[in-house]
Amino acid sequence: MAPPAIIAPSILSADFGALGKACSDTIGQGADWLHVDIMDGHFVPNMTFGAPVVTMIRPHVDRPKEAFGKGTFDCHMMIAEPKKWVKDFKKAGCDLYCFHYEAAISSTAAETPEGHSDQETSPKELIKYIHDQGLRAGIAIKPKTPVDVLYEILDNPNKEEVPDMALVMTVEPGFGGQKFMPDMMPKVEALRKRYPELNIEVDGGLGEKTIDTAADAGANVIVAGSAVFGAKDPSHVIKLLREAVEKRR
Ligand SMILES: O=C(CO)[C@@H](O)[C@H](O)COP(=O)(O)O
Repeated sequence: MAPPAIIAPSILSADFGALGKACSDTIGQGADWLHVDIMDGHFVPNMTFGAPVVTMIRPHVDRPKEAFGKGTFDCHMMIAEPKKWVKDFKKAGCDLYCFHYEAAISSTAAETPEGHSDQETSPKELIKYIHDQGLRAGIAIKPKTPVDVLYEILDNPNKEEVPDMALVMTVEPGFGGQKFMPDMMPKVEALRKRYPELNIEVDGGLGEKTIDTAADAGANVIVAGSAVFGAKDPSHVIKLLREAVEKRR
């Protein structure tokens, strides 16, 4: 059976002037996780914030009592140097560190004949490094990246090098409020078929009109920014997203 529904509002659409309160309110309205979008202006054409802001908002939400429990800070690292920030985000209160496959392979490509610098690492090495810091690891793919790049990573018999979650982007990363890309659903379907128990996250354009498509494909971790933070009744939207996923389990 597919894993349970997890609803993770993206705080990118929250009021940044009152972020701590927005985080605690959203958890109170029924969210499981908070999806924390970290953008560096290099990997994506937009910037948000770094570890100091995560440190400030963490006390507004109780730490999860178990892995993937309520209050998980799901940090989506849209950054060019994913290894560099693992320790800072661990210290700030991140629970799940989700890096982009594309960022990890471009740092591997920069490998020199002298060997790896501290920032050069393959996806599997980075996953192990994240696990070694006591964090859960996620791996994300952009819309143009084929899903089969994940198979070798997910099929690895060494569990320390295997991610705890795969994120299939359903918009080009960088901005909230974009249109959901239904043509990403074959990636989700392929992952669900091959890995029935994997946490599969979808992110971008999710809401009342698109959730059925994502849930039918097999996604169980649902990120929604504008649909939740722009709603008159966020609790209702969170409930609706959860029910759509649960109905298909
Ligand atoms: O990572 C991103 C954008 O890069 C997302 O997390 C968005 O913030 C989701 O926003 P909506 O599409 O739900 O408004």
